[in-house]
Amino acid sequence: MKGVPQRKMTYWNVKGTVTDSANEQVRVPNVIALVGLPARGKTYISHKLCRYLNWIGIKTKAFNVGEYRRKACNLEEQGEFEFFSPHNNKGNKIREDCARLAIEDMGRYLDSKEGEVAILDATNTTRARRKLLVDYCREMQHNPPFRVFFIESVCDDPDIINSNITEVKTCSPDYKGIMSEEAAKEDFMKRIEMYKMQYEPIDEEADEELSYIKVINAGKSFYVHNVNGHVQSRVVYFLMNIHLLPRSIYLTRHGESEYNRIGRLGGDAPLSENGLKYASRLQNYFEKEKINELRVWSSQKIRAAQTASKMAHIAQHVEYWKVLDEIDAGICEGLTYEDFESRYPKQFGERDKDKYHYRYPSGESYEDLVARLEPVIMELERQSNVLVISHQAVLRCILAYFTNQNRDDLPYLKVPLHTVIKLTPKAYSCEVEMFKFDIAAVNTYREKPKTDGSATHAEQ
Ligand SMILES: O=P(O)(O)OC[C@H]1O[C@@](CO)(OP(=O)(O)O)[C@@H](O)[C@@H]1O
Repeated sequence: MKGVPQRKMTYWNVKGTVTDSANEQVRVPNVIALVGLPARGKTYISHKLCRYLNWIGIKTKAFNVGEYRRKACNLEEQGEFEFFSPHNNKGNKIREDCARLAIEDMGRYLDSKEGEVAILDATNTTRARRKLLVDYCREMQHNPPFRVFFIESVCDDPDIINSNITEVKTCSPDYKGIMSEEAAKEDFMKRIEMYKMQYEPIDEEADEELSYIKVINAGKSFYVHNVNGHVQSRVVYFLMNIHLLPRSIYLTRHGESEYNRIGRLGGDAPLSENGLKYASRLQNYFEKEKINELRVWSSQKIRAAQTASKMAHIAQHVEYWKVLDEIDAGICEGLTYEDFESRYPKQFGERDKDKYHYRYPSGESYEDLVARLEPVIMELERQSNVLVISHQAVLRCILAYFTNQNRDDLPYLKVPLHTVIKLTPKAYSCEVEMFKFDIAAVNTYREKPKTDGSATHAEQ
C-alpha cells in the first residue's frame, strides 16, 4: 500500500496496556463518564475518584461540563431552569457545544499523554450524548483508542437528593449571589424536572456493549457490567467502598521517642518521658471528645503501641497493623541525618533531589509506602470514626490522600509530634484541624533543600 500512511498495529493484552508494532508497551487511556440527573452526586464521585487515582499514581484530570457552560453564559443569560428544557433550542445548542468542547479537551489531554485517565463530569443523560462520546473515543486518530467506562448514579432517595441540593447546589456558582437559597433550591428542583423529560438511563439490553457501573442510592446497591482492564476494576472496587456518612479521621504520630530525642531515623525505640506524657494526654483528649464507636489503629512499632495502649479502654477496638509501620530506611535505619549525609553523600543528595521516588538501599521509598498504604485508605473509606497512631512518613501519605497533595509536596507535609490532626470529609474537600498539645517535643522536620542543596532544620 505504497503512499498510504499506515496506522501502527496495536495488539491488546489483559493488563491494561497494548503493544504496538515497535513492541513498546503503551498504557491504554481511559475515559470515565458520569451519567445521571442533577443532584445525584456526580461531581462528588468525580472529585473523589480523581483524587484517589492520582494518589495511587494514575495521572487523572476531571473535565466538568458545567464549568464550560458557565464560561459560555451566565445564569442571567440562561434565564434560569427553562434553559435546560429539551425544547429550548438555544439552551440545547450551548449545552451540546460545551459538551463537545470538554470532550475535545479531554481527547487532547489523553492524546498528548499528559495523563492516563480523563473524567467527564456531566449529566450524559441521553443515549445520543453517550454515543457521541463513545464514537469520539473509538476514532482512529487516537492511538491507542480510549476505553470508556460509565458511572451512572441513580438515586430516588429524597433525603440524599435534598441534602445534596442544600449542601452543594444552593452555593454553586450558578446561584451564589444571584438568588436566595430558597429560590435556588426551587429553581434547581425545576431544573431536575427538565432533565427527567429527556433522561434515558443506561439499559441492560440496549447498552449491552457498554462498560458501566450503576451506583444505586449512594452505594446501597450496584450493577456492574463489562468491566474492561485494570483502571476500570480499580474504579469499581473504590466506588464499592466509599460512603457518605459524616465522620472524622484522626491522625497522630506516637509520642516523642528516645530515638527522636537524639535525631535517629527509624528503629524501634520506646517513648521518652515527654512521649509518655503525650500518650496520657491523648487519652484525656479522646475521653473528653466522646467520639462515637471510635476505632484505633496503631503501627506495631513500640513507640506507637505504647501510645495506643492508653486508648484501650476508650476505643471500641485497638488494632495493631504492621502496614502502618514507619518507612523502612534500609541501611540508614538508626542513623541521624548528619550520619546519613557523611556516610552516604551520594545517596543523601539523591533523596534531596527526588524524595518521593528515592528508595533507601534495602528499604522503601515514599512511592512504595503509598502502594503499601492503599489497603489502609480503602479501609478508612469504609469506616466511621478512626484514630490512626503512626509515623511521620506514613501519616504524610495518608494526609496527602485526604487533602489532595501532589507527589512533590507529599514528603514535606508537616506532621509534627504531639499534635492531633482531625480530618472531616466534606462534599468536595476535606476540613483539616490541627490540635497541638502543650508538651515539649523535638522537631524531626527536615526542610526541602534550597536549589543550592542546603537544608535547614526548622523550629517546630
Ligand atoms: O522522610 P523523612 O522526612 O526523613 O521522615 C521520616 C522519618 O521520620 C521519623 C523521625 O525522624 O519518623 P517517626 O519518629 O514518626 O517514626 C523517622 O523514623 C523516619 O525515618
